[in-house]
Amino acid sequence: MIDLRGITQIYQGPQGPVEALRGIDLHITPGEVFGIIGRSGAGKSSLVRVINLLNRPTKGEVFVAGRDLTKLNDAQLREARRDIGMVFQHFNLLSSRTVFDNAALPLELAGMGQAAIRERVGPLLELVGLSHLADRYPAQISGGQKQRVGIARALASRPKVLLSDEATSALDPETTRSILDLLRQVNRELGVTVVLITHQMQVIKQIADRVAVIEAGRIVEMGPVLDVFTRPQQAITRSLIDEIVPQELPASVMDHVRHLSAQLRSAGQGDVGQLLRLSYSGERAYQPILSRLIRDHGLDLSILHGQIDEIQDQTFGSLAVYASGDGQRLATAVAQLREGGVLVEEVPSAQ
Ligand SMILES: Nc1ncnc2c1ncn2[C@@H]1O[C@H](COP(=O)(O)OP(=O)(O)OP(=O)(O)O)[C@@H](O)[C@H]1O
Repeated sequence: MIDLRGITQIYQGPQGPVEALRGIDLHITPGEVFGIIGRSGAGKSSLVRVINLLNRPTKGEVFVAGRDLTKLNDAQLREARRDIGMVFQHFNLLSSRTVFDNAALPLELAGMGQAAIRERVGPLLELVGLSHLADRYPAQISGGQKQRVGIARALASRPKVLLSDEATSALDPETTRSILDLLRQVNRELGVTVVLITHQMQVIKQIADRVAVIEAGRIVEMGPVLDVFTRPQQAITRSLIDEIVPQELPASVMDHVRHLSAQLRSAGQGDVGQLLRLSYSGERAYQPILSRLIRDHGLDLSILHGQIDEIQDQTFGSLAVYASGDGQRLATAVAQLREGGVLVEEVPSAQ
């Protein structure tokens, strides 16, 4: 649906050129919800604005629904942009127009007649849950409701793609959840491909199928959300995920580990101890992995830290355990866990 090839974006800033995007290649398939995440200044807004050519890239090609937008003249581009709706962080509603008239604006601009507009906008307001507020003005509705108007307006021209530029950043967590649910519904019921940029992993976790992590104008990591959450490769990704799955164990846990290994040494029986972080997802989340370690390998286990969560309909969990026992049996147990698809990290603990 969207193909970005070799995109470079250079701005002429007051202190010289700023390279905001440095060779982005990205392929987004029809019907997916694709998240783009990064810290402030990473290039997210620049990237999303390239997709509808609000920003013309310095270099590269932008294919949307099979057409290279960079090759179109102004009239063709206006036409092609009807395939691409956009919602904004600050809603961008016209204060002098009602909810209905704001949603209808793109259709009026395209020259559609009043009767056809009513036929199109009525169901859209129904979809976003605002039929009862059609005659209100933006000043008379809440932030979440304003964003619903923004979504209705973006859908008015029946786009194939919906771009969401930090659409929930100005909203509280509960309203954020309801707006993301609405975007998911739009994606599923209308088949619209959704591209959302955000700085919050919580947003990615709730609705994205795949995610790209952007840093200093480059995509540094990309994949299905569950994979990226359970096996983050880059430091930036780990730090973004940290708000949901803490990447470092709390100091109190590490103190406890030192205490356990001191106990083991003073027992003097030749047993070894190892702090393990286990990450698992899907069906594996329900397997009795700990009782197997105890039963099959005769290990002692102390559970130190853990959480279980859900990404869309998939469960994933992470557990920190201190395993102790015979060194050879511990090594076999770790190998067996890995063979079973559990991600095992052997965490060094200062003695
Ligand atoms: N019009 C412009 N002129 C010059 N530099 C710009 C312009 N727009 C953006 N930049 C610079 O390009 C880089 C990327 O900016 P961009 O707005 O795309 O990042 P972002 O990830 O969306 O950040 P934020 O989350 O803070 O909005 C930044 O260094 C920014 O200062």
